[in-house]
Amino acid sequence: MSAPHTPPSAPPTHPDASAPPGPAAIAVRDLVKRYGPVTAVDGVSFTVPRGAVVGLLGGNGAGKTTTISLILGLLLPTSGGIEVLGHDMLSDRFAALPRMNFSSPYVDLPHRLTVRENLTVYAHLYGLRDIPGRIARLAEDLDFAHLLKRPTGRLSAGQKTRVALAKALINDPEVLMLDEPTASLDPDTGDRIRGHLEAYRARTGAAIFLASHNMAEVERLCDDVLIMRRGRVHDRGSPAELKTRYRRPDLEQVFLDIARATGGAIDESSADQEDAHPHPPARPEDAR
Ligand SMILES: Nc1ncnc2c1ncn2[C@@H]1O[C@H](COP(=O)(O)OP(=O)(O)OP(=O)(O)O)[C@@H](O)[C@H]1O
Repeated sequence: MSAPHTPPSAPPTHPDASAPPGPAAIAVRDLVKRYGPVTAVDGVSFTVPRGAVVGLLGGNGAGKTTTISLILGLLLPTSGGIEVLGHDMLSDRFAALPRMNFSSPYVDLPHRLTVRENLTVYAHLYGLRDIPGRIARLAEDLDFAHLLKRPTGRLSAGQKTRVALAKALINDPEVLMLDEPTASLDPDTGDRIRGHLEAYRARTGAAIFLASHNMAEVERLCDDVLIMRRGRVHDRGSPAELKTRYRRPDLEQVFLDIARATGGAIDESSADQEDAHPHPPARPEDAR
């Protein structure tokens, strides 16, 4: 296995001087996940300061979902360390889990339960009080009060996404992990959900770790962005820093520069590709 790969122009970590004292929301060190010959995550290290919104970008198969699943403890790493709010997720995850939550299009809520039943089950799992009030507020905020009595399996993709987000917010998590939070939402609903996430962060000071293919969303929400390629962190910086570094007007162009500089191979994990790891471009003119 080759060493973790961070270009010289990108800071290896981004501790935020304005972050509240105490352990980072998420601290990942030399994380590796192999599936047989496929190295899905290949020596990734980063921190998410408390209160920060950090985006995770990368092409299909770059390792984003695997990284999120490892942090959540849904997958065991091949090697490396993960701490959430100072708790080791391999030995002490039950100390962290009540303070975190997630939504992912790959994890369905039970289909036969109604939306209200599903949210009630999760609220009980977290030992919450005033469950009806909590569900009513989330349903109002995320605009699904009219769906509370419906079986969850009969919702549209966009409706399921909003309910999954409500499940992710039910315990007011300090660390919120979101995999494609607005992927199936229409532009109006997506915009309102992004506004809701901004308001949630402002109200609670939660850290949000967000994987997305929506560059405008990442630019709007994120203080800092990690760009993954073939299981590694290829570059990192605030949206403004990345745009300056690549001399591009928006993140979409930055992403395309990286993809095209690497022969369109920003995607895919590092299996059988050790000979195809050109040094990433520090500047856009190197990329063309
Ligand atoms: N269970 C598995 N068994 C074998 N390989 C897997 C498994 N899950 C993921 N992979 C591989 O690991 C790599 C990373 O996959 P991952 O789902 O993390 O990518 P991603 O960045 O989330 O992609 P996408 O944007 O398409 O969702 C891919 O090459 C994928 O094929």
